[in-house]
Amino acid sequence: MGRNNRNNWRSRRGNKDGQGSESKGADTRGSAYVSIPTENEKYEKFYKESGLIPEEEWEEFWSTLKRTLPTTFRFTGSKGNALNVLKTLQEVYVPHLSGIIWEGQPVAPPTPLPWFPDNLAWQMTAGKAVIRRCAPFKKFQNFLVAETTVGNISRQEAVSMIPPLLMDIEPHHTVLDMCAAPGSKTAQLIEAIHAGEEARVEAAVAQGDKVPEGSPDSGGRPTGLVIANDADYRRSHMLIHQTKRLNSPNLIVTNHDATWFPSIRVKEENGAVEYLKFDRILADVPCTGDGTPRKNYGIWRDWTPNGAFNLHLTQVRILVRGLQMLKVGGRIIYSTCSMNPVENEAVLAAAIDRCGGVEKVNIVDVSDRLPELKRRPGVSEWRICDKDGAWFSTWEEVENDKKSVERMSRMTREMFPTENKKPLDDSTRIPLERAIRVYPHLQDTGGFFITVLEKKQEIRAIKPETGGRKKMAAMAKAQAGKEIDGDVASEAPEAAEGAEITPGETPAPVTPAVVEESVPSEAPESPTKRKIETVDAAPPTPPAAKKTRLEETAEAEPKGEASEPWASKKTSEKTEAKQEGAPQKVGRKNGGQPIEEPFKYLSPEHSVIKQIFDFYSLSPRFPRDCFLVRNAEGIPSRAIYFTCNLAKTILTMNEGKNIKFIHCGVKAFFKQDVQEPDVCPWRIQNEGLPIIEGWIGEGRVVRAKQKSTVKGLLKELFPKVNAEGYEGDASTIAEIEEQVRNLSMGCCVLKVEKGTGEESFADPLVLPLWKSRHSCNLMLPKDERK
Ligand SMILES: C[S@@+](CC[C@H](N)C(=O)[O-])C[C@H]1O[C@@H](n2cnc3c(N)ncnc32)[C@H](O)[C@@H]1O
Repeated sequence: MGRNNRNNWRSRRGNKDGQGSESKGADTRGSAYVSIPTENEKYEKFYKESGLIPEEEWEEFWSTLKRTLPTTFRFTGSKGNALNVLKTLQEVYVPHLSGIIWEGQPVAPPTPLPWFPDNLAWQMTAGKAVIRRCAPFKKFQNFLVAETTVGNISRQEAVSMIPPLLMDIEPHHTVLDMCAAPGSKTAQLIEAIHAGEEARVEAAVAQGDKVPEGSPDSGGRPTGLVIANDADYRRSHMLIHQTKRLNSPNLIVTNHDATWFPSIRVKEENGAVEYLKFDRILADVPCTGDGTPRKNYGIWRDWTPNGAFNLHLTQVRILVRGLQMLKVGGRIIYSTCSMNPVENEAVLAAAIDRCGGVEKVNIVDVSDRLPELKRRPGVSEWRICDKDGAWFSTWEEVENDKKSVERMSRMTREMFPTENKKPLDDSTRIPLERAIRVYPHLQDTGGFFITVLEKKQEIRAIKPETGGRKKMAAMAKAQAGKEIDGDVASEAPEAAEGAEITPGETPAPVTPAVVEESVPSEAPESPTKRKIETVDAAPPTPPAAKKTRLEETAEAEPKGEASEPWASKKTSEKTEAKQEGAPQKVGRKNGGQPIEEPFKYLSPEHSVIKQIFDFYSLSPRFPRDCFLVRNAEGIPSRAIYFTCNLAKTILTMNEGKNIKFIHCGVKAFFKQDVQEPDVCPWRIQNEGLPIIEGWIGEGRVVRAKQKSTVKGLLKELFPKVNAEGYEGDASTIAEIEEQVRNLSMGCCVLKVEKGTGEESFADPLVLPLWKSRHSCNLMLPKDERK
């Protein structure tokens, strides 16, 4: 999960002994694992004996795990341009790639994933050798690379696409992605926020400059926001990189441990603070990844049953913290790429129980959604296996076991099933069967687990945890004592119960004995100073405890060659160091981690904003107050970024509150060296162009119809426009030469109309152009030029 979305279209290792997939033609992927044997006795025994996979399906399940995953990719559904690229795939490439025989075997063309709406996601089973050496496939791969670079396509594992599809995100929603890096699902969340935007903006622009009466004018832009978070600093920068292609002003990236995700102020009136509650939350938590050996080969080498024990508690805490921050009526999606109930159903049951049961939070029945997706229901009954292969059905069995001391330091009571003892009509029963289990052999994917939870009522109190690893160790010690000295033993477990939050222990971040979810009237300044009773705000972060938890996570991560070091020990420690730190100071290093430049909004009256609005005749309907710069002085020296209004509220109200915002805003304007002092130096940045272009006055617009004009501008970097008697270049940009000649120097926008016929583009095109004294040129980065 999530390790698959590099812009890397090289296929994986393979030979030709792979089995067929659902698509027509032979599967030329082959077995993937050349250097790591696809064997792990414990893993095999665990899933064979777990009862999760019906006996008659075992062979298929097991052989599927040993085959390379198909390559899967998704079109950016919110972009009209991407839909045209999809059309090209369907109408040009698929016919071209059909019926190909390679070394005597038919090769399957790309096929749509049957369960993904509107044919927007596809899979390809052609192996590496075919893609490298078979010309039509090689050409297709180049097409995929180019379209991925410009944000029309994202490579993403099929099962990883499921959670966002079940979130029903609307453009006005506030959405939190708690464990977001490297960001494949975040990209889907952002796309959902921007769904339908192009049409809405077009309609708003057509209304003209007069600000419509009534509700606040958003100019058709979405009013919602995605906050994408990751605990690992390095990975959160991968997240920024991954989401940048979408150019969304409705995105904030933060860098926090999600179990302690800080509360975010959004309103402050008469001293009362209101904190942000989310409509939708994605908790795609760190997990053992034991559903991913088809791409994370290290699973074969490293998997042990202990991995799940190490992660369970972190997973519960992340989910509980998410539930706290959710609006009543809001939904949270819990997902893992593990098939182990300890990381899945046991986490759901524990979190729901801690929040007050199904009256407060329940699992939503989504059995009618994505009807083509083959799935299995969540389980209410499971056993737990320890590292020696011994199975336990209940906690009591662990307590009574000869080796219980060792076992109790790993397992906790809440890892065991509870709901299987309740009758089906018991109103307190948690319907775990509503969860979705995806097994690799069902549709040639990775293994995955997804659950949609809805918050029914405010959660007034969070139950204390029944067990943390440290606590279990204490109980185990006590148990050991019992064997030697009954008196000591009878006391010790009680002491452990009472030791819910003690220095050095790993406190449940949302685990004060009683936690009011109502918003405190006076929010404390810093998370480190907050009283724990005042939660919904971020609770304090005892350094020792925090380190332990993240280390647990790190230990449990697979360390195979294909795995990525999320929550690696070193980085997590650095992350903590910064989190614990004093208010941010520019240019310093804190714990080895660079400190982010602050986000400073420019006053709508700032001379630079005035200059920009005047020069481009920007519509009064375009917000003047949502431009920011990234320096402490708030001086527009190089780049000016645009954000949505809610992002502005959040960034300004939480400044200096120890919330680690590390990214927000789309680069809208960039300062250019100019030939004459009275030329406006602020050129429109390509990233910001789609947001601004509709609102630019005609005085800075150049209009064209012909493909040849764009080709000319791409071919010749600085075609002449003003040299008297110079004719050589006239033909290159003949269509626009006069318009450009009449423009004053500086940036303008080239709008190419769509049309029919050879000489036109099927879609309109908008590009930034710079008019110099004697020439003009397209201001496009290399990738986009291609
Ligand atoms: C399974 S990956 C997420 C994949 C991502 N949702 C995607 O689709 O690309 C889990 C992520 O959780 C992060 N993580 C681990 N422990 C965390 C914690 N306590 N809080 C927040 N993030 C955490 C890891 O750094 C990792 O990037």
